[in-house]
Amino acid sequence: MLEKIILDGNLVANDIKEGLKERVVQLKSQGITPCLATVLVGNDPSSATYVKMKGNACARLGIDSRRIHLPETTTTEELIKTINDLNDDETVHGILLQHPVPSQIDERAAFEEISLDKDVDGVTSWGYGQTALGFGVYPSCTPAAILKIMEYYNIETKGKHAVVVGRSPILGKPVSALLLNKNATVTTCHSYTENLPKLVEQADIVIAAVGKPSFIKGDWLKTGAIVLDAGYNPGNIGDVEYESCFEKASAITPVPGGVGPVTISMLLKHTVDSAEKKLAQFV
Ligand SMILES: Nc1nc2c(c(=O)[nH]1)N[C@@H](CN(C=O)c1ccc(C(=O)N[C@@H](CCC(=O)O)C(=O)O)cc1)CN2
Repeated sequence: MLEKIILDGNLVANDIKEGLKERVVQLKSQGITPCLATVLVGNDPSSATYVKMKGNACARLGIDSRRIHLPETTTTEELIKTINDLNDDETVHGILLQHPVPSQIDERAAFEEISLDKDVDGVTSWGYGQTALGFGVYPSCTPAAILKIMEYYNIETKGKHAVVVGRSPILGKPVSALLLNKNATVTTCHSYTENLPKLVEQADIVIAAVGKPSFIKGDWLKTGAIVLDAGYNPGNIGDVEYESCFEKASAITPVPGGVGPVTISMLLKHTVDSAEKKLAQFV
């Protein structure tokens, strides 16, 4: 029988957080407490949960978090003003604007206002461009999490065919770029892609980033494929049909307990990285 590995995101997330503890202590001993500002706009319950999870994760590591909750009726201008205030605040090292925002807001315009040095969530076009070119800035956290899981489990990317299903600005596009930089051959699929199952069937590595529950089926997969599910649909349902994909895959992330927890750990890591860069400016 084919050996199966369940790629345990909690294990990877804890490993990252363990590595951050001493760095936070060191920063604090030098007078800097890393601080993440989270901006939540409106009343989406899932977004509120994710922001709360991020704040709690910060607290457990001794990282400060400043939680800003703006009303559902917030305008683009008001949101941009909030972001600019956080850009100017010397005590804030990272800014996270929770996606999605209410429809009257130009989300892209708001993301673009985040200073590059505080873009720990990798949402600006500068951050994306630098990630794509392989420079050392903060990639978006879910793409970074996917790469981190592969690194933790020694999954080879060089020369492998990775099929990314989805092309969103903070997930499908940057994860495609990161995999390309790791010498994978990358096919990025989207809603106009023809014969998606046939493309997925060619993949050594499948990245599910489509935002549709249980969308990718086991009978699309090549036997032994590695599957990373970045879906976070209501009810904690991933983008892959877990049971049928588990049967065909050699390694797979579950939902919950896969990519999600690592996403949050990468956000903490980027915030600590940013605080350390800030400290380095003074010494
Ligand atoms: N600005 C951003 N917005 C959004 C991002 C992002 O990276 N930046 N990602 C997603 C949602 N997300 C973080 O914001 C996120 C979703 C799910 C999880 C997670 O750990 N889920 C758990 C289960 C959660 C539960 O028990 O309720 C899991 O998979 O085990 C983390 C982060 C959209 N917006």
